[in-house]
Amino acid sequence: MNPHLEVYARENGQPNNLSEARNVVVVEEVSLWKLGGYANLPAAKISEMMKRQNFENSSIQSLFSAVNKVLDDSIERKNGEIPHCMAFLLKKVVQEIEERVSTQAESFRKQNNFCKVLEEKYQSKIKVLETLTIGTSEENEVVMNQLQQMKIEKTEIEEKKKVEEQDVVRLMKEKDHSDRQISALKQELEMAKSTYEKQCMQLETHAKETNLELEKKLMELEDLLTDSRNRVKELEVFSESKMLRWRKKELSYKRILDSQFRSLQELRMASKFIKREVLKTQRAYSEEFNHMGMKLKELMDAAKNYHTVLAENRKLYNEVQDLKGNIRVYCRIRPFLPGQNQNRTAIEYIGENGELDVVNPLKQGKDSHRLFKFSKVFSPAATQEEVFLDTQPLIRSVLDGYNVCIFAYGQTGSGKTYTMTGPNISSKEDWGVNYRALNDLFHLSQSRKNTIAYEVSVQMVEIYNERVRDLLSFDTSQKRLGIWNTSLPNGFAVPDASIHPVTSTADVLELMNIGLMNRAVGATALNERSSRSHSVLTVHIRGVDLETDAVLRGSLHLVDLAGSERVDRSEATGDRLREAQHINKSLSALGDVIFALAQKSPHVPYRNSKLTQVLQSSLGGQAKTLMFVQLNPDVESYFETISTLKFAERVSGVELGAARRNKEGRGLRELMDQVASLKDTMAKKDEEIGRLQLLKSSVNGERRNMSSPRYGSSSPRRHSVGAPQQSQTLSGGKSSRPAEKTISDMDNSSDYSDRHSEGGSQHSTDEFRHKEFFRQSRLAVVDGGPSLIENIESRLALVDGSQNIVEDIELLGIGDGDPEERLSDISDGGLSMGTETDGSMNSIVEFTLFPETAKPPIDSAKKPTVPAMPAKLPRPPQKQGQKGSSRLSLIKGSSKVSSSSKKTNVGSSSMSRPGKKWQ
Ligand SMILES: Nc1ncnc2c1ncn2[C@@H]1O[C@H](COP(=O)(O)OP(=O)(O)OP(=O)(O)O)[C@@H](O)[C@H]1O
Repeated sequence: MNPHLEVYARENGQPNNLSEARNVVVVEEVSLWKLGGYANLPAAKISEMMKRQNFENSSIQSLFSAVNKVLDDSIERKNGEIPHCMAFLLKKVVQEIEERVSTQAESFRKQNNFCKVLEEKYQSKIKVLETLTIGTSEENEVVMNQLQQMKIEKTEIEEKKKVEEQDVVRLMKEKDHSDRQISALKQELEMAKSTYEKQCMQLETHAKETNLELEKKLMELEDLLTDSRNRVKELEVFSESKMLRWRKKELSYKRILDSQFRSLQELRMASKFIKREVLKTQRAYSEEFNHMGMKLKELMDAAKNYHTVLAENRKLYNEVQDLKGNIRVYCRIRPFLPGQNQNRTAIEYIGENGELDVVNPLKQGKDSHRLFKFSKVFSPAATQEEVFLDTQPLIRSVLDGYNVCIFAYGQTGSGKTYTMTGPNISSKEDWGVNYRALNDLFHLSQSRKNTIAYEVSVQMVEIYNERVRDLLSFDTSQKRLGIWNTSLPNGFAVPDASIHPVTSTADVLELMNIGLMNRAVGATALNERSSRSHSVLTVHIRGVDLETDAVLRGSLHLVDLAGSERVDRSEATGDRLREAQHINKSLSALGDVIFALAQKSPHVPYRNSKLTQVLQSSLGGQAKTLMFVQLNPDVESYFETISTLKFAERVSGVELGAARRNKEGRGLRELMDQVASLKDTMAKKDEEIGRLQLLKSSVNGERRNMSSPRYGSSSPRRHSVGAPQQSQTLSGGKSSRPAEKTISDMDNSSDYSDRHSEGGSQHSTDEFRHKEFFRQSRLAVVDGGPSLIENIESRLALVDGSQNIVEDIELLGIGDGDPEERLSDISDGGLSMGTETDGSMNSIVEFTLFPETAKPPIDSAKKPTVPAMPAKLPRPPQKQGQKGSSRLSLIKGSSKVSSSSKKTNVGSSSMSRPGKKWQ
């Protein structure tokens, strides 16, 4: 709002409307003029007044008076001088007045015209009205209404005019507002301008600085360029010198190539020369070849002596083995198992030469250590192959006719089965001694087949709770598998379903695995798969020397003993406890036997357990024995370790006699054949005697000569055993108590058997007695008088060394039972088709081996006239000098005497030789 208007409004209260206020201001300004106040108005004020068009709303009268006033004023005060701007204002006012006058004149004219038109209109209307007045009064009313209407329209026009005035005021306000905006914009423009100038200044400064920097950089680049140029020059010089060098080299290579080309030509010439030489040499070679052929012929002649040399070699090899000792003890320490504390070991030191230092965890200082010495100690790192390599020579000597026994001893869980069998047969590396030994023997026998024809038979038994149980047996000559049974002619009982052809080593190993799986195992606190039985794998070898026809026999016992255990540690109860008791009992019996052997005791208690019976031949005879002592390295097993090592020490102290080779000469074999046919004849005679005796007893109605039921037997084969009491009675005619006599005989026989197995110093005297006994027994055998005996004796005299022959005959079972075959006897006795023995010794075979424990026959009533007798004859009471008379008395006896005597020997030999089945 115009400030004047505002002031006016403030001082005089609110005006009715703006136009009124504006008029007031204009009047005020005009009145200022009248007062002469405008004479001194500044030009700005005047131009503002002109701009504002303040005259528009002033009345013409007031404008005139204002003009007059100004003029009067200027005339009075300034001598008629009017400032230029005032004059301009006055001019403007005059123009305004003129315009208004003309406008008013115009509007007057228009109004006049309008009025004239209206007048005419009204005149016409009046006329109409007059005419109408003449008409009805109603028409008058219409006219009156129209008049009224016109008045209203007039009022409306006036109101419109007012509104327009208000619009003028509003437009003026808007104009003010626009002016203010224009000035604000101008200010902004000014500010923008100054900012722009400042920025221009800044940019200029920056541009100057950048310029300076660029100049500096340019300088630096110029320096670099100069450096590079210098370097390029240097490189050019260097490359030129190199070029020169390469050229020189090229020349020298050319020279070398030339010289090599020359050498090549020389070589070509040389090769031609060599070719000629080769042809010459070829000619010389063919001549030499012919010469060699002649030499080869000579060699072939010499090769005939090869067998002799080979035999000598084997002899020497075995002599070396003998020198090493026939009983060897190898100690093997198993590694810690997963979960065991590796830091707590009782093994302090393992020496290279078999020393072993064991430390007691409960003691301190020197006392805590204990040293042992064995043939060899294998550390936990030793592989199955390393262990076998040290065992192999011993095993191989079986093929040369030696008896070998290898057994593993140690507390439960110490690795016996690992060493003997191995943890996993599918991997060759894991194979234990058993598999490797069999494999080796088969391969070796194959490689020697051009010189020696071998037959191999394998038997596997286990001793479980003092019972001997067949696991498996097979024979390469029969090429089949079966269960060993002496009641059959070839020794095998072969149920149809179990016939397996044995064609290769692999078959054999597979079958062996079946046998091992049959073994009794159980879980104990110390071993998840603890072997609860002693397993004995026996390999019998029979080899015929193709050159000399000599027969070699060897046997190998591989024994995996059940683990010794402290029942409190293994936490065994029930069946396990019973097993443990049997195991411990048999192992302590083994200890007793070994101790007796070590002490060279006259009595060796082999009979205290099945185990020692089985191993009798290997421990006390002429076998080579190797014991693996297995140790568990942890501290908790210290006491078991010490007792195991002490046991091993005792074993290593045992001296066996020199190992003896089982070899039959050609002559000897013939003898054996004769003996075999003799046995058959004797068996027939036995049957005849039995029949006669039956007849006799039925005729006389008395049952004289009936045997004591204690010595009977139910086995037909075993019936062929002779009756010593009868033969004694008949020959000597002395005994009225045959049964008692028999018992005492059996006791003697038993003593003899024990002494015989002592070996060492006792051996020679026993041997002599044995020989005498054998001779006398043999005399009793012969049915037809001395002729056959003499025949045999005369043949014996022909064979080199009667002592050896006697031994050989013993081995064949004519005299004392073949110790190596007793294992078969034990396992066979009372067993058929895999059934078990009860260990009660009532089988005839056991009776044969251990006569003092013989029991009555199972069904004596059925066989009343066949008295049982011990297989081993009692040692004759006669002295050496009495030999002739004894012999004479036997020969001179009646035919019955001869028959019964013959029976005796037949029984003895037949029972002690089940191993003859491969002959
Ligand atoms: N040299 C070894 N290397 C690795 N592991 C071994 C070795 N010796 C034994 N073992 C492991 O120790 C554990 C017991 O071994 P093993 O069954 O052969 O003992 P054992 O003396 O035959 O026991 P038991 O008398 O109770 O039958 C098995 O798990 C076996 O694999």
